[in-house]
Amino acid sequence: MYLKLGLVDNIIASSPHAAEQFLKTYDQKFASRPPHEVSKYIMYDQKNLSFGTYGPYWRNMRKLCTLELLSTTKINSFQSLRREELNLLVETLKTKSHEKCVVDLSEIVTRLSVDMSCRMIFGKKYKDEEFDGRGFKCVVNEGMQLAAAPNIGDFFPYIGKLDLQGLVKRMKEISKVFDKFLEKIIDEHEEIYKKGQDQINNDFVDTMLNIMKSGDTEFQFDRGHVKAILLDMLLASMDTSATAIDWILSELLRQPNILQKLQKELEEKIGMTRMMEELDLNNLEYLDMIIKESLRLHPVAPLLIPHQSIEDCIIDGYFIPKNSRIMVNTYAIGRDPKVWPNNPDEFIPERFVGSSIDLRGRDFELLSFGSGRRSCPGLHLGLTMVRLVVARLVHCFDWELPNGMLPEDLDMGEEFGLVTTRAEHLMAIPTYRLSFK
Ligand code: HEM
Repeated sequence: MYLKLGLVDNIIASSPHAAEQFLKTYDQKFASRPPHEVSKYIMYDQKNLSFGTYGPYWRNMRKLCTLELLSTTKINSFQSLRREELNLLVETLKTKSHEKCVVDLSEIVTRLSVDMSCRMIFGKKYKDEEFDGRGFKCVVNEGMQLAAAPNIGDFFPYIGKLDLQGLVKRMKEISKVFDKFLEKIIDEHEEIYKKGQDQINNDFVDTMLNIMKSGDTEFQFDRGHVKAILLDMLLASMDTSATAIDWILSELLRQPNILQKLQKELEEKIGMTRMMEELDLNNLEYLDMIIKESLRLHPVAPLLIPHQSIEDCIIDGYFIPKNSRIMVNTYAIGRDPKVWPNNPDEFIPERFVGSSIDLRGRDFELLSFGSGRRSCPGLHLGLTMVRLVVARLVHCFDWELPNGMLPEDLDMGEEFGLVTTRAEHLMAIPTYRLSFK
């Protein structure tokens, strides 16, 4: 589909074939990101990875992040902190279970994701008030809404300065909040350095500061770059994983038979006398099918992040001018009956039995993490967090909806944004089910 919005040509790819053309066959021609006011103001003039324009700076930064921050070794080195955070959560939920309390699962999962992400990126957890009076989630939501809001300035650059929608004013305000927080964190890390090497955590801030101080990079890498990447990592990690988990749990609560089948898999592979751990994830095939199925129906970033064409080109006989904005509609692809003939709107994890389709971006009918050069470099971390949290919550607890609500009555409304979340929070009552105390 083609749409001219203001001065910008917009192309929306809504079939696996079209997605493959843009993300694989002609990947390099569509590997840039459009200019974006949000990333100009909030992301230090597009110095971050997610919105960085294609070129040597983005390539170097992507290599650096992939090798230094998001490698399997680095992600595995944070295994114990994920375990600690999950153990704390299970203890809290056990108390709620004894009291038969209704818990706000959406809120709990977001908090867990914020805590895990902060510990990994910044080395410690931060209370909401240490960030800003409004709290993490609220400020991040504001950032995400601004990122998704159609901004006249992006389509008519010459009237952008007038800020007719007041978006730039909001962006400037929020950028000050993020900047103050990041400055504080970097200062705290610099203080720790002065105390000696043995105090260093090896969190993402340490890694980035080491690289900055070494002067080994072939490109300019100063405090502004460090802040842009730290913020990118925080935003990319906390909201995506929490949203994916929220949708998976919602689908499981809507289909108790599938929840029970997953619990049976966990009982058979792990038993009821110990907690499941990250190592167990390798053996949980039904869990993997549930995750694929939920990401098919509820892609976290339904239009990916917009791509931009670097030069004029012709795709399938259609002329696509330089600087066109490309959106890949993974939401439409995921529900297309031509692509998914067996009841595409229904949650049926069994559709993946015997199927080789996976989430790594090789299968254009399931593009939850994108594909090609701009695909998600945090896939391993994201999937680890999602699988771990879902498996733990379902292994340790039975879940029922509050006030006698029937599963089919659970509201599944969406709130559209760059990341598309549940419109209503997911509320449920946990009952602890392991023999392990
Ligand atoms: C379930 C969790 C996650 C999902 C579903 C997800 C999904 C995505 C998607 C769809 C894109 C856009 C791909 C494109 O535009 O073609 C993306 C990009 C990105 N993701 Fe993720 N992501 C997740 C977790 C993470 C985590 C944990 C991190 C890092 C801490 C991360 C870092 C990034 C970055 C930096 C980009 C931009 C890459 C670039 O433009 O070169 N993501 N992700």
